[in-house]
Amino acid sequence: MARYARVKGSIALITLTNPPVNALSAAVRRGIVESVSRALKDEQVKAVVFCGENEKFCGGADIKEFSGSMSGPPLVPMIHSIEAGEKLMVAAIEGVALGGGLELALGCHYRRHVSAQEALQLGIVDQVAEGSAVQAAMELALSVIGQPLNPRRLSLRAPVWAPDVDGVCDTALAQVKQRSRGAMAPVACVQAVRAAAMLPYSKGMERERQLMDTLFRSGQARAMQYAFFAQRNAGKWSLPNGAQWNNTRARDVQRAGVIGLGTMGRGITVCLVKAGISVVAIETDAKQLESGKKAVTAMLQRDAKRRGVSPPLHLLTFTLSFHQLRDVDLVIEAVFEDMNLKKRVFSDLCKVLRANTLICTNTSGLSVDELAAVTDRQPLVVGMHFFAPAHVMKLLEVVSGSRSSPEAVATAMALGKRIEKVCVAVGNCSGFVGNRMLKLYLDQSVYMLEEGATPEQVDQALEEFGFAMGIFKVSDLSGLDVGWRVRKASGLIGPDVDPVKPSRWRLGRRYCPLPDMLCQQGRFGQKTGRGWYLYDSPGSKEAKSDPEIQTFLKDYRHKYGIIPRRITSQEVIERCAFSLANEGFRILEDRIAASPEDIDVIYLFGYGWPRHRGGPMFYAAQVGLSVVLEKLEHYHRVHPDVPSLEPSRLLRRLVAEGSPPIQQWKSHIKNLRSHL
Ligand SMILES: CC/C=C\CC(=O)SCCNC(=O)CCNC(=O)[C@H](O)C(C)(C)COP(=O)(O)OP(=O)(O)OC[C@H]1O[C@@H](n2cnc3c(N)ncnc32)[C@H](O)[C@@H]1OP(=O)(O)O
Repeated sequence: MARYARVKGSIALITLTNPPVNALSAAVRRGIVESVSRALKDEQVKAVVFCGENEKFCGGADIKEFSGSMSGPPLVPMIHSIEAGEKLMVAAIEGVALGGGLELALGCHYRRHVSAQEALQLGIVDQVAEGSAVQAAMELALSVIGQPLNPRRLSLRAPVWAPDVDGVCDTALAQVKQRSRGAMAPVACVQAVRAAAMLPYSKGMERERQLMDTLFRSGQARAMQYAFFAQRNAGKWSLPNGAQWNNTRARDVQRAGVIGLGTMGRGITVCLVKAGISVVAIETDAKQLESGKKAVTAMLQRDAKRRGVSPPLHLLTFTLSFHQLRDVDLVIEAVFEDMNLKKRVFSDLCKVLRANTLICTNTSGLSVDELAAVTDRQPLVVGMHFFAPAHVMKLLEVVSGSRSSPEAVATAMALGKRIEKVCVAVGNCSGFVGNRMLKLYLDQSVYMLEEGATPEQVDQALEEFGFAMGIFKVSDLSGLDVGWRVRKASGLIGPDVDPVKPSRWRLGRRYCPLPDMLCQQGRFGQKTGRGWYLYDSPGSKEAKSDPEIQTFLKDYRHKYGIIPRRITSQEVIERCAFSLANEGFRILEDRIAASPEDIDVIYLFGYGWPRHRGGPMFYAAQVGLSVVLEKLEHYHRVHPDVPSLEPSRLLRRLVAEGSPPIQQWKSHIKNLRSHL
């Protein structure tokens, strides 16, 4: 809706009213059209000022309406009629002016904004004002009433022709294609800018309309809209006992402890301190403490310099003594991923912490329940699975153990939000959601190497699909030794394994020893300069094909009598993406995740899944559940020794029930025990 009021005698004030961001819904557009018409007819009105309720100008088109058939006055003709209006139009911009909201502002003859110096420099706004934007806009309107409007109409301005515009657009096009592989929108944006710069206004608008139509009808648009709301819904967590985000109070966290100043502990410390939380950072060894202190200080100094503020170093205490933790509200343990070590730390913590201090563990997959069991406060223990580097990666899995209290979950979720993470509440199981699924994706990738593919082929298929990096490049980046240690700890690698011809069958299923064999050669990835790829030196980032790996794979296949075959990009995507989704369905059955949207958010923010593909669960829905089922059945027939390829019960059930839309999957999961 839009509210109409006449103020200061000659000004019509049109207020967009669609909280929380005054998005341009059909009702708002209708309200604007009616109000503008009223203002144009009213002889007393000399100027129109547009503003948004609650000091938010406009968040753009109402994305909720995109999934249905659009009704109400269309946006662009509405803006054209404002721009062509015979009365002065001024936009009072506060808070946000995005997408269609910015277009509305640009359709006005004058604009103001409360904070964007940059917009002023770009010529998008005419003046930046302190205080009330509406008041300032009205004063501006009164001061320019009577001046000619044509010079203010953007549609009458000649294109800004620059001799190298084609070259600039070509460069930009190449950059966006490289950066957002396979995504249509960034390419269309550059094409629209090219049209705006080179064509007369009406032709440029027509080109933009064509591009917009194509985007609007695309599956990528559906995926992005889905991802937008999935991200916002992830914070609205709920537990089976009825506790949820809006009925459970989080505790206030002013002081936190971080145990362990390795890569993860350093990143976590930086996140906390940047959010204004005092941190007591603990190490057991003086040398480690010193190097952790240096690293954290340098990270904070770099960040502060970039933002032009002073680094909040006064919030930090570095110490070897657990006793300094006695006053903290919450501790995040971030020691090495070793159950016995973590248990020891947890027991030690209980000796010094106040009885009501929360203990969080940063683990990528160890049992939160097992850790909680060694403490004197099981309800106050939760998992906080950060992703490396912790100060950069947006995702945080908050792991609710079987005894975790709603208050503890609420506190971890609120803390995650405060440090600007995208938080998803998950249940406790090995690998939680993200890494439990990742394991099967990794398995498929290495099986394909055994069968005839190369790391380059698999990575190329994944990168063409939209991943910023293929799985083998990511593995080299993370360090191959990490998984090796986990496999050793889980008993998959032991003294009974033949070092010359290691078995391809372990714990009752197919096993690929290739990653272990690489590690035995000291190939740990980027850090050693050699992994699935070759690097110029240890630590360098540019992955190059390694002829040694090709020979190694050839010899391996020969040794095991495997006849290599051609593996297509389609097979790579199907086996990787459908394995992920299949495990996602099992995770939903087990109620480790509350919804397919939560799983997709985890993959979007923690594992580089391309946003324009929505997430593995959305992708499965978009491909068609019956197609996914058929493909999994096929791959399972071909690989009966890979039980994870067997289609999950939930997938079968959903297909049998007519493949309902993804938003309805939750209601099809019944009578299953929840871990959340
Ligand atoms: C025909 C096409 C014509 C024109 C093109 C467009 O205009 S396309 C839309 C362009 N606009 C956007 O993409 C803006 C998207 N929104 C945002 O980036 C952020 O929401 C925003 C506005 C910067 C505010 O961020 P903040 O962190 O303050 O809040 P949050 O993101 O949690 O959003 C609050 C609630 O508002 C809902 N919401 C936001 N934007 C829209 C929108 N454009 N349409 C519909 N709903 C929107 C959001 O879902 C949140 O809802 P809640 O129920 O509270 O979870």
